[in-house]
Amino acid sequence: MEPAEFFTFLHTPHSHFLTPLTQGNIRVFCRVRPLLPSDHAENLEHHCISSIEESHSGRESKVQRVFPPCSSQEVVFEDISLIVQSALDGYNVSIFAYGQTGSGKTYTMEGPHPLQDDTMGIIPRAVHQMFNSVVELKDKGWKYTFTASFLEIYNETIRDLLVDKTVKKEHKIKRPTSNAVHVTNRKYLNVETVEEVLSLIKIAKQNRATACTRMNESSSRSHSVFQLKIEGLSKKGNITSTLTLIDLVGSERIDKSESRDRLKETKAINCSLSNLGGVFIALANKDTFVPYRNSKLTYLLQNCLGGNSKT
Ligand SMILES: Nc1ncnc2c1ncn2[C@@H]1O[C@H](COP(=O)(O)OP(=O)(O)OP(=O)(O)O)[C@@H](O)[C@H]1O
Repeated sequence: MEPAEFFTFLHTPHSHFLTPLTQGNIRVFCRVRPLLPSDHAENLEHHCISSIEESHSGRESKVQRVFPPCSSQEVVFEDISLIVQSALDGYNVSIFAYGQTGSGKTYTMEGPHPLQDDTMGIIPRAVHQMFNSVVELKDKGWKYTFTASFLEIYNETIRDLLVDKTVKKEHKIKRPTSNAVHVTNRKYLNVETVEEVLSLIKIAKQNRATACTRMNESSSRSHSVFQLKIEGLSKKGNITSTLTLIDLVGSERIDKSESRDRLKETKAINCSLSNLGGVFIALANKDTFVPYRNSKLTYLLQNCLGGNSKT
């Protein structure tokens, strides 16, 4: 048994749990978004990506590649397309977008709305690539089916983004067997075309919890988890895998002047991100115990990150 392959997209170089992640099956990329008018960057000379030697914290952050602000969505996707492809071979693949509020996670994962060919992000590109490959694999005797789901975890509560937000249903994570994670009342949809997936992204966007923050006018206040269950049948054998694309909630400093609800929200966000960091570190260190159950996100992804993943 080998651990699952997964990637972390990182937008800020000041991550505490980065360094150990650059070993093994975990790779980290850094994308720097362009400056926006709302950044009020009066003096552009003061904005640069500093190397380790110049970093005043002295903390080393190894990344596979840094994408500068001018990098297009296409260029960013090129580097991960091979990994996305390996999901069709039975590998569980997870891609995380991690970074400060407003650093461009949702832009990287989904792309600006309305979605367009040149600016669409990782989720639509990944699906596009998969559906194209399946046509070629059909000639080699493979038949694939894809089932999509889209969840969010807000304040440690799971919501189904494919169901109207006025519908209140309780979702619990269950593990009927060691290699199955089941979310009660989760909506699964068979998808066959890219257009179907695009419409799911649109529905999910409308249902996701957002708020206006200091750093982002429309800030996502939850983790969003898009999962594509892949089943391939052929005379040579069958494969089952999951492609998981996660747009993490933005990391933020606690501002004591915030309202009680917002403070509670920020604390839950920081706690959840720190638990995710704990899991990454345990996996990178190949610890015998990985604290998956410390948060809903890691419990939900247990089989995609380690455990019985076919990698
Ligand atoms: N590479 C980019 N090119 C152009 N605009 C970008 C880029 N990345 C992000 N932006 C813009 O920056 C703003 C913030 O981006 P986005 O909402 O994706 O950030 P986020 O990290 O998901 O924030 P949050 O954690 O608050 O949800 C948006 O207006 C988005 O369109």
